[in-house]
Amino acid sequence: MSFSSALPVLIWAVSFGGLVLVVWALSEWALGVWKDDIETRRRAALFSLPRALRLLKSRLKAVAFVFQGPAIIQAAYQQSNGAPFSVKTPSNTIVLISDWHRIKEINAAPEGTLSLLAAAKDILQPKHTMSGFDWNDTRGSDGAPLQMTLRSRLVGYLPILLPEIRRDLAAFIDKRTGSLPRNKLGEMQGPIFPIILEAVARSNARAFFGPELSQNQEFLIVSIKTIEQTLIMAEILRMVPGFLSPYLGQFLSNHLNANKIMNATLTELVAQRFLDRDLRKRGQNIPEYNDCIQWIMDHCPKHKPWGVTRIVHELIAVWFGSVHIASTTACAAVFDLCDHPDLVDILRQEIEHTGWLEFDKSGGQILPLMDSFMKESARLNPIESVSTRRKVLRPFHFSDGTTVQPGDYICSAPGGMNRDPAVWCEPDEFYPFRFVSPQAYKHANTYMKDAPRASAMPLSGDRYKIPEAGKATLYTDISDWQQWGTGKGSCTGRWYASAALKVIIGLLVMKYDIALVDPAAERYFSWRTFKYPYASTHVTIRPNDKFSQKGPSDSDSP
Ligand code: HEM
Repeated sequence: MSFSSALPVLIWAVSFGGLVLVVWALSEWALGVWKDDIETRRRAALFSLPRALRLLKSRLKAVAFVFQGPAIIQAAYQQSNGAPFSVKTPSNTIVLISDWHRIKEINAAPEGTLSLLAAAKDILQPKHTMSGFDWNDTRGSDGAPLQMTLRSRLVGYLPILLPEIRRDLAAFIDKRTGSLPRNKLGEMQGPIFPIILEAVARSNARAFFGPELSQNQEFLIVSIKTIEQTLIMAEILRMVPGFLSPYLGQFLSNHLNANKIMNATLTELVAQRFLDRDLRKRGQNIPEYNDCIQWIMDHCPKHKPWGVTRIVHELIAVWFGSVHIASTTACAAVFDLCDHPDLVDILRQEIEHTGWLEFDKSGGQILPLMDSFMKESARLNPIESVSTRRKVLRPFHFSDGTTVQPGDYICSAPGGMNRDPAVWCEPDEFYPFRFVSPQAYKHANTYMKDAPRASAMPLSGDRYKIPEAGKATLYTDISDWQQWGTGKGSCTGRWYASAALKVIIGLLVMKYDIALVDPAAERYFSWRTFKYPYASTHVTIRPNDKFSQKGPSDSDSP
């Protein structure tokens, strides 16, 4: 069951929740009317009905947030004139800010006051959805092994990992597209999001758990299901009173059991790694592994080692966060390429000119045109309409006196910030090379001019200009946008994510011309703060003539 196919169940659950709220609000009013003497009842009827209706309206608005979160946030942002604003959700209030000064204040707050992990815990309900994982609201230095693994070891290993991932994904994409039905013209036609989702899952599985599991189709299917089922279970659990959660959680996880299977498979693997380590210490010739499991084990403090369960839980949590957001972000970028097919030719030229070998050597951090395009795509179309999400654990006061109460969330509003005309020139326009440095742009122009294909020389076109000087930044930069969150809580996987997305988009670009079957069709639906691509959006896929006639060359081969 995919998230979009589970939508009717969730809509039913939320509608049922809405109905409960209506009944509750009316009963509040009726009780107020009947509990006193006649005169008091008459007055109560007059005064409490509007109050009950107001309450009801505000509750219904909160329920509407589940289906229209991004639009509600955007509308409130537009009325806020840059000041903090709030939106109601069924369970709490989100206070949103959209200026860098307040973002710095959030970053400076202690974790015991504003907590990223507590917000994630609310959203994912890991105790019930992730085999009993009950992480602390404050991580402190205890999180260092994971931070070191993602920030340092994984990034350092990218030059070796990327060619391996690319070879695997090239074969995988061929196989998946090859099995799509053909239209009357003989072109392949089918949904693109599931292919991207599986590609991201394979890549992440290789990086996190090693080559064996990343090739294990059964494991991959169950691990993708884990994400969908976690979302569904967490949604349902958030709608019931806390005392019911353990029973309902137990019931749900018995029926939606992908997490249990993923957990069991990983537990076996990690336990084996511990045995291997012991054998290695005793002098046996067992090779070191190169994946996140191994690196976490290497970085665990001797005085407080992580056991098998902790490593498995932490990796499943990162799996959940990373596969989900990376695949939806990549899909949005592919939709943008469908809207701008001439851009595909430019990106091909860049990959051919640079060569995958150089790309690998740089750990996936080059291809400046592609980098800028991905950033512009995500700027205009952020998949998450909030960032820097923190749960308030103790009353928090901004320096201007704005106070946020425990239980509520503080977040930034990237959707509005990314289109602020005070910051961005022509903020609503798509300029794919907005973030390219003048040097890289000049260089690209030289080789584009030499390119044999006329269609590969449009950098001079208006669409491909740099609209404003001085805005050159990388996709992974956190200084000018909120894509990766803030400061000490910011995404530790962003260098890997940037490289892996370039590989996936690069392979699609080199191999195919992709077009939306119905460019006017709705592409996304929203759920709370998130936008999801419809899994059913169909594309037409034609092999890129040049690539297939010439065959892979040194520079463009996977
Ligand atoms: C396009 C893909 C991705 C996007 C847009 C993204 C975005 C984010 C955001 C917004 C946060 C929260 C930061 C904050 O609130 O300040 C975050 C946290 C995090 N991300 Fe990513 N992420 C992506 C991919 C990944 C990948 C592939 C990994 C792992 C390899 C990863 C690992 C993490 C971790 C571990 C955290 C928590 C950091 C902490 O607890 O300190 N992310 N990410």
